[in-house]
Amino acid sequence: MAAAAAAAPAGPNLRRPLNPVLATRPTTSPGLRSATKNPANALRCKRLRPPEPRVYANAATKDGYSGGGDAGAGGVRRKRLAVFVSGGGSNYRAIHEATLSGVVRGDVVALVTDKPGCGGAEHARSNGVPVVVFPKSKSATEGVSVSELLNTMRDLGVDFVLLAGYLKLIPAELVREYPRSILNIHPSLLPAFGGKGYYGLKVHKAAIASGARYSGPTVHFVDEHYDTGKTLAQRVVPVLANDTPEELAARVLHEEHQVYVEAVAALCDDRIVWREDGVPLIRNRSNPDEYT
Ligand SMILES: Nc1nc2c(c(=O)[nH]1)N[C@@H](CN(C=O)c1ccc(C(=O)N[C@@H](CCC(=O)O)C(=O)O)cc1)CN2
Ligand SMILES: NCC(=O)N[C@@H]1O[C@H](COP(=O)([O-])[O-])[C@@H](O)[C@H]1O
Repeated sequence: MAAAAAAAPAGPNLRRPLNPVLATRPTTSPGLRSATKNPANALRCKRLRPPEPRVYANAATKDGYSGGGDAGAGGVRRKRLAVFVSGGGSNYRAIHEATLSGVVRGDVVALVTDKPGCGGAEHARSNGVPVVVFPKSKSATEGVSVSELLNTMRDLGVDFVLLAGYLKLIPAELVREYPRSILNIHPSLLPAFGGKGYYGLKVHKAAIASGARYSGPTVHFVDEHYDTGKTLAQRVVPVLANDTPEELAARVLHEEHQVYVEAVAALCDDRIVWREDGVPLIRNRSNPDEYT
């Protein structure tokens, strides 16, 4: 980790000067320096990681940048994403579509699932995305171990891990391998209605039963425990008096697709900054003085 002088910069309209701590991957690109008003104010966290990943022709140009030699915004290298799903995969599909449209400057290079027959896995196969089964299930023969999963992700040069309806606990080995680089989307306003046992409709049933008037999705960084990582983004929706869990789920899911794509776009653009109290913020794409 390369530390830099951390004088609080002027500018961002916050109750106290923001002392951005830019957590990013090793890069030779000069562009990251342009991502902060004053590089002296950004502490770059460089992961100790294996050599730079091999770049595949379909994912980027030979130097790993998006577009024909165009390095993209501020010279940021195009990122390589592994998405973990267990079900239908609508969040995964929203992210995948955003990589194709250019909203997300990255490529999905692996789909990881504990349910090889799920909708997300089917979509990946039909779009040429390699599917990895993890963890091994007791019954089926297919599946990889934690170490095999890590080796596969290293070989693919995965930069970021995105959980999207994945229903198993991510092992501590993977969390340690990808510090500040794993996101999850949860269908409630964490810390409410999160943790072991809170997934799918169970979350919405609990929200309704509690009398909560609002709910909504949370995008958060992943640590060793369920839903306790740092919150990065949230959206709010009303809980209506006569809502069924299914109706609330649909309202929240609509917002999930938007807030997750925005968060992943920021991650790939290296626009996540860490406030000095450890809270991650998203720097606005068009106004670098604005954080949410
Ligand atoms: N290390 C982490 N792993 C995972 C996290 C996380 O924050 N840290 N998030 C979950 C996703 N999730 C909520 O957003 C979540 C998923 C599943 C469960 C749960 O209770 N699962 C059951 C098993 C369910 C099944 O196999 O069908 C259980 O563990 O008993 C809670 C929260 C993904 N991983
Ligand atoms: N606690 C984890 C959890 O409940 N995740 C939720 O599972 C659904 C997956 O939908 P998708 O497969 O259509 O993206 C989403 O609503 C996601 O928030």
